[in-house]
Amino acid sequence: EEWQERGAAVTTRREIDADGRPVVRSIKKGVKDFNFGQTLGEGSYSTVLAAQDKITGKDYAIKVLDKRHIIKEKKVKYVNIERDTLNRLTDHPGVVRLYYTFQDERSLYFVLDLCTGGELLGTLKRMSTFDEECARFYAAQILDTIEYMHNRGVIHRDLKPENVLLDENKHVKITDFGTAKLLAERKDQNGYTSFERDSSESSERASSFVGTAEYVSPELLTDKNACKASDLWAFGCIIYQLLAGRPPFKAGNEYQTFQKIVGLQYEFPRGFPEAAKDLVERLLVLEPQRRLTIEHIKNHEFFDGIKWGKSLWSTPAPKLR
Ligand SMILES: Nc1ncnc2c1ncn2[C@@H]1O[C@H](COP(=O)(O)OP(=O)(O)OP(=O)(O)O)[C@@H](O)[C@H]1O
Ligand SMILES: O=C(O)C[C@H](Cc1nc2cc(Cl)cc(Cl)c2[nH]1)c1ccc(Cl)cc1
Repeated sequence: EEWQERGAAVTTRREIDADGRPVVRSIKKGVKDFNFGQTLGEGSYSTVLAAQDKITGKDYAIKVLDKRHIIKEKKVKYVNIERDTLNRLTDHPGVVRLYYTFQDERSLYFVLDLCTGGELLGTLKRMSTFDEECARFYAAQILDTIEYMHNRGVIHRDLKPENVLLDENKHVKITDFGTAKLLAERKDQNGYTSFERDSSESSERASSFVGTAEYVSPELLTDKNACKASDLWAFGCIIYQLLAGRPPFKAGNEYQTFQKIVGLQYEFPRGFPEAAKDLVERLLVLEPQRRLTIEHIKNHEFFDGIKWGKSLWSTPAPKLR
């Protein structure tokens, strides 16, 4: 059977019944369909457990949230944004896939891809810095995934190495979409889907959300509005960090970090590769509209040798020395 028409809560499956007739069955999974295993990690409002589907034997990561805690901490909006965003991003290898959501009297459950390779941040810390080949490979997979998100009308708004998980092949799986901005979906008269113009053009009301200090873009600090180019600012910070071993803007406290960002106060360590330096300088630009676009980034000298598209996801990850 193939999975189709991924509804918000219910997944349907096509089967052939006893008399050989095709039938569509809807499936609502529940806690009882899984064997739960070890705890993979804890968030502020969540616990992530390894789990196995009792029938198919497939392994998943299940993110469990306590309802009372979610309501008390006023996070209901974020949980539903995470679900709606993941339901819009279902066919790209670089996004953690959401298979099911369900709830019981106490908890909410996200059934997700199991990423056994941990966080990119952890790998980077162990290696202190990546060599150029590794940095290029991981930056390329992250950029390919950002392009997919933006084409589906999603702005992540909190991209950082902690939110880049790795699967069993050490390939990128971007996660943590609870703070994403979902651009309104529109269908034209021929049924084609498009998304509202990027929020940097629309006079969207200021959002209260601000990402993680070291990666937040200047426009988010000055006029409170994130746009697609805000993800490319964070992308510039990530490339810098992969090669330098630390983010470009880091100070004693958040306020001082924000000062460095709006003042564009950062410098490159000695030996920072030239092509990467040129690319980072064209991404860490205060004016969002003047940052390189994804098309130009893909053609930048730093990515010479990268074959974009499907082959990017079938080539083995370079050895993390
Ligand atoms: N799909 C997954 N596979 C494997 N590990 C995961 C997966 N999703 C999350 N984790 C790990 O579980 C931990 C908790 O993740 P979760 O997304 O619930 O919270 P968080 O976003 O890390 O924390 P916070 O909510 O405070 O931002 C993290 O350390 C993360 O690396
Ligand atoms: O089944 C669905 O997909 C829809 C529900 C919607 C939903 N029901 C909720 C109940 C509570 Cl108490 C809190 C939140 Cl955030 C809630 N969100 C749901 C269930 C689980 C998850 Cl992880 C997200 C949304």
